[in-house]
Amino acid sequence: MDVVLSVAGVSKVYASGQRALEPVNLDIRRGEIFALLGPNGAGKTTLISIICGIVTPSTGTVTVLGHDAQRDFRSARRAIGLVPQELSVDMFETVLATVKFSRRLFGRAPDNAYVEQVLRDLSLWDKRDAKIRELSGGMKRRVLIAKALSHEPDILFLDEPTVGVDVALRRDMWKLVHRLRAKGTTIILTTHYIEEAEEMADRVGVIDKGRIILVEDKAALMKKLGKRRMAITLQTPMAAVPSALEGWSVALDDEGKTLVYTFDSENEHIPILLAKLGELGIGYSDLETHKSSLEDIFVDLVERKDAA
Ligand SMILES: Nc1ncnc2c1ncn2[C@@H]1O[C@H](COP(=O)(O)OP(=O)(O)OP(=O)(O)O)[C@@H](O)[C@H]1O
Repeated sequence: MDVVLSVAGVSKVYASGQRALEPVNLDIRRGEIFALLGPNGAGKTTLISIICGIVTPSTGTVTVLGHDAQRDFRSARRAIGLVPQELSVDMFETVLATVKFSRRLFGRAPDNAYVEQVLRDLSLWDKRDAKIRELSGGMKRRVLIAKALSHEPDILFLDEPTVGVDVALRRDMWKLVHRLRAKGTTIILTTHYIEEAEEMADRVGVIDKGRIILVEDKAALMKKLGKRRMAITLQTPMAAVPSALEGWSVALDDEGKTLVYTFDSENEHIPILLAKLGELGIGYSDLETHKSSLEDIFVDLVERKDAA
């Protein structure tokens, strides 16, 4: 496994006494899209800020492409592009100058062709001579992304990338993320939108109250924890589940009008259950299956942890 970023034993207690992160261990693989998923205040921004050298950890170390993020700050930081949540640009500067300046800050030689490509990819090329303050909110967000990419980072952090973003920008952003990944860029995004992680990520880390409670390949996570449910609308409501269906994970819902069958991702038992209903003379008028989303899994995980 080619690790580009390693977080080892990183914790944070702010000066106010607020514990934002319990010791976190996390390795990020080259070229993956990793989603750090967690509710408000879970510690996502704190973790990213520590990785980017903006916040000092209370304990632990961060290694970026072999560089210690504190001792060798400049080299580590050069490998990272950060798209922050909040606007951090000079409003009176033009788009082109902002992006070129950002590239220079990281000690990169000028490369007009590269900068042009980045601006074109973000549909900003036509706006290159506009001052930032003249742009719409969505366009300003695009400038932040262009700025983060200006120095050709190996790792791109997107902190809550789609908060307050319209559908068009969201779509452009995801296209760009996939293109960057195809070129070998590693992408880490934080989000509390589960659909975002479900749509985009190769791997998902769930963080809650400063603790990483799970890190898993998305597909494996959905397979392992995903549940499916089939709602069978009965022709005649039932008062109780027939004893012949004992051992089946079924329950009545909707005042006995619906029989709900819950099963794991495999579904080979459905025909057997339906045949059984036929044998018992239980008629039905509709069948509907539902697959749990990452959201269901997430809520389940956090609730389970809270209950423990
Ligand atoms: N500079 C700070 N000083 C003191 N406490 C802070 C500071 N920054 C964050 N915190 C606290 O640390 C905890 C984690 O905050 P953090 O911003 O990392 O969470 P988050 O997961 O990014 O949340 P959100 O989704 O709301 O951005 C919160 O309780 C927050 O109030």
